[in-house]
Order: sequence, then C-alpha cells, then structure tokens
Amino acid sequence: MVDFDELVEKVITGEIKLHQVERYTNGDKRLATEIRRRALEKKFGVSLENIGHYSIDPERVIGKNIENMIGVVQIPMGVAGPLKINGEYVKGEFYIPLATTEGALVASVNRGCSAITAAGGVKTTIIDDKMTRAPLLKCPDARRAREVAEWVKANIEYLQEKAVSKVTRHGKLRDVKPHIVGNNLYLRFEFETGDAMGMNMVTISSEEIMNVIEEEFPDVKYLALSGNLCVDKKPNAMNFINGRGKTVIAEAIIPREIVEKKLKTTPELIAEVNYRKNLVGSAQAGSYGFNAHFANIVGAIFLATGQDEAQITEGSHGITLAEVTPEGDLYISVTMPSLEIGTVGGGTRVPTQREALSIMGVAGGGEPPGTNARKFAEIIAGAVLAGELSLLAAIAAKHLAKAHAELGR
Ligand SMILES: CC(C)(COP(=O)([O-])OP(=O)([O-])OC[C@H]1O[C@@H](n2cnc3c(N)ncnc32)[C@H](O)[C@@H]1OP(=O)([O-])[O-])[C@@H](O)C(=O)NCCC(=O)NCCSC(=O)C[C@@](C)(O)CC(=O)[O-]
Ligand SMILES: NC(=O)C1=CN([C@@H]2O[C@H](COP(=O)(O)OP(=O)(O)OC[C@H]3O[C@@H](n4cnc5c(N)ncnc54)[C@H](OP(=O)(O)O)[C@@H]3O)[C@@H](O)[C@H]2O)C=CC1
Repeated sequence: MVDFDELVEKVITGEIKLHQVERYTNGDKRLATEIRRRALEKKFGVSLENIGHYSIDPERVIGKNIENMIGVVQIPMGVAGPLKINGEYVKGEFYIPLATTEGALVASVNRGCSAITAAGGVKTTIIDDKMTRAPLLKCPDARRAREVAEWVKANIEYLQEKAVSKVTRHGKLRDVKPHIVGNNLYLRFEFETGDAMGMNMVTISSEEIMNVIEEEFPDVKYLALSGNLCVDKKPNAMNFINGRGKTVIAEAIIPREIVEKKLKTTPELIAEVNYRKNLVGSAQAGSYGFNAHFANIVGAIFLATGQDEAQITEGSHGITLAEVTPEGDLYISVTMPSLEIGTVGGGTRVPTQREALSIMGVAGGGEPPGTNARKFAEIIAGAVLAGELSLLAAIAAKHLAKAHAELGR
C-alpha cells in the first residue's frame, strides 16, 4: 500500500530523489508523476493544476520519451490549408497542424496556402536523404588518420554487415565523409534511416562501427561518439552545404492577379524585399537563414508532430528565392538543406503528436520504408513556402505590424 502524502514529504526533503519515486509506487508511473508534481506544489507553494491535466499515459512515455515526469505543457494547435502539393511522394491537398502561441502565424501560413493552392499548387523535390553521425578518433598522426579513413571508405559494406545490421533493420550505412584535423579523424557517417529521423539508430550503429575500427587499428583511440561534425542541434555551415536529414526544395509560380488580390502587393515588391532582406540582409548578419521565418513553420510543425525540437535549429537553415517571371508572375522557392524529421520513433509515438501526423496521412512507417518521412518532408517544405510567401507579402505591403497588432496582442 502506497502512502501518497508520506512519499510527497520524502520527495520534498530529498530523502527520495525525483527519479526514484517509481521504486516506491510499485512501478506505477502515473502515481509517481502525481507525487512529483504534488511535491513541487507543496515545496514552492504553487498550483500546477493545468500541468496536471493530460490524456497522455505516463506508462507509455516515461522511460522512452521523458524522465521525472510531472505532467504536460499544452500549446494551442491550429491548422492551415488546404495546400495543394505536387510532390514526388505526395500529391493532393493537405492540412498542416501548427502548434504555436504566436498570433498571426497560422493565419499567415493559411494565407500562403490559399494563394499557392489557387495558383495550382507547390512543386516539391527531395534532393537528398541521409542522417549523419561523426565519431572522433585520436590517431598517432595525420598520416595514420588518412590510412584509417581510406580503410573505412573501402569497407562500407563490411561495416554495414559486421556492425550496423547487428543493431537495426532499417538503418543502412551508405557512405562516409572523413575530415582530418591534425591527429584527429572525424568520420562523418551517412545512413539511410527509413521513416525514422534516425539519431538513436545512427548513434547506436556508430558505436558498433567504432568497436570494429578499434579492433582493426589498436593504435587509434576512439574518443567521442559525436565529434561535432555530425552536426546535430547547432547552427553550422556543414549541414547547410552538405545537407542532413532531408534536403528538400519547394517551388511555386503565383500569377500576378493572385499576388495582387490575395497578398495585397506585387511580384516586383516581393522579389525586391526578398533580395534586400533575405539575401543581402542575411549576408550582412552572417546568418544561415537566408529566409524570413523558416523557424516559425518548422518549429510549429515539429512541436505538433513530435519531432526533436532542438533540430529546429538546422531546420531553420535555408534560402528563399523570389523572382518576377518573364510573364510578370512571381516565382518563389524555399531550399531547405537540413530537415531532420521522422514519422516513426521518438516523439512521434506520443498519441497527440501521432494524431497530428495522421491529419497529413503520414503517421507511422511507409511502404516501402522511408516514403512516409519523405512525404512529410515535402508537406513541411510546402508549408514553409506558404509562410515565406505570406510574410514577405505582408512586409512588402507594410502589413506586418498591423497584422500582429490585430492578431497577436
Ligand atoms: C495576417 C494576414 C494573413 C492577414 O492578411 P490579409 O491579406 O489582410 O487577410 P484577408 O482577410 O484578406 O485574407 C486573406 C487570406 O489570409 C488568410 N487569413 C486571414 N486572416 C486569417 C485568420 N484570422 N485565420 C486564418 N486565416 C486567415 C486566409 O487564407 C485568407 O484567404 P481565404 O482563405 O479566406 O481565401 C497577413 O497580414 C499576414 O500574413 N501577415 C504576416 C504575419 C506573419 O507571417 N507572421 C509570422 C510571424 S513574423 C516573425 O515571427 C518573424 C519575423 C518577422 O520577425 C522575421 C523577420 O525578421 O522577417
Ligand atoms: N542518441 C542520440 O545521440 C540522439 C537521440 N535523439 C533522439 O532520438 C530519437 C529518434 O531516434 P530514431 O533513431 O529516429 O528513433 P528510434 O530510436 O525510436 O528508432 C526507430 C525505431 O523504429 C523502428 N522502425 C519501425 N519501422 C520503421 C521504419 N519504417 N523506418 C525506420 N525505422 C522503423 C526501428 O527499428 P530498426 O532499428 O530495427 O530498423 C527503430 O527501432 C528522438 O527521441 C530524438 O530526440 C536525438 C539526438 C541525438
């Protein structure tokens, strides 16, 4: 029999640590969640009533998605669409779930979707698809580092068989890009990861590969599983140039009448604002975001669908282009080099997030594996294009401040 109040007191005094509560609830994770929250309420004299309202089952997420759980945070979720997409993996009209507290954001993406769909839709193209991990090896000197790198390059299939296939069915080692700095060897491994974003998969696989390399080269020291050239969760030129996750491009041509009627401006002004703001302004700022607000749309979709929120960093990298066509219409595109997303694994298992994925028809694994994640990447790129189009138009028409005064305060 568990004495709730006694356990709460023991958590408050520190006699029982936050992560040890399950040991005293016979493994009941929901009860442990309540005890931790109650302990915080009492300790700080606050009410955590709203954090305590949820439908997510702690039994399903503790130990897979969260530790020391005390409840949930709720973020309002809206939907933008329909957005017509003519992709390589998706065709049709889609509604995009967006979790945000920034008033005017969903309206903006919705307006972009409306303009693009009226114009015939967005064309999306997947340029590359890989997940990377770059372990660090300390070698006696640069020549030895080069020898090891050459051996690894020549033994990709062997490493797949000897190491990777032992720990994953969907993970496939496809290439390695070595970088040598002094006596340091960084092996930037590239993997196919099916419908998973893939970071656990490639991390576990890379450790197996390191074991094989250490056996093969006893004079080389495996120092760190991530040598920071992966690059995960940090702004960087590596992913911007070489890609990570999905590298995807979305393009549309918006007829002049639609730009004028729905977006209240002209193709010329959008192109000029884009050039002077997103290209010149970003260059002067030393930014990797040659765009207006990829992060807004990527962030809102990531939160809605259970993606790793720290990877919004690389998802915000990329370039928006806008040109006036010879016919006087607007060509607009977004190039997203590093969209790290999945439809299985990680936070996509959480029921609310899975439901959000299901709105777009991309929850779970695809047939063949990998196709669902690619569909999802195309939908995200289309939504990002919609957001860029609408915000650029609002800035060109000098409507930005007014929109946020009306919808954001
Ligand atoms: C707010 C709008 C859309 C008004 O735009 P509008 O053209 O005045 O609105 P409208 O009433 O004429 O309607 C046009 C379309 O907008 C949509 N729409 C219109 N209102 C709503 C609404 N309430 N809810 C849902 N959808 C709405 C809707 O799609 C509608 O078409 P329909 O579907 O009816 O044919 C426009 O002014 C706009 O997009 N402004 C830009 C806002 C924005 O993008 N904010 C993002 C955040 S900015 C930021 O965080 C980043 C920043 C700016 O700092 C980055 C940087 O440095 O650049
Ligand atoms: N470990 C780390 O260093 C880091 C971890 N993360 C976290 O990693 C998690 C994501 O890792 P990730 O590897 O994507 O997810 P998971 O660790 O959940 O791995 C995906 C699982 O789904 C299985 N699977 C079933 N169907 C498919 C399919 N169609 N395609 C692909 N896999 C399938 C895989 O099996 P099988 O492997 O047998 O194919 C695997 O067990 C997130 O929670 C993220 O926050 C983030 C950054 C760094």
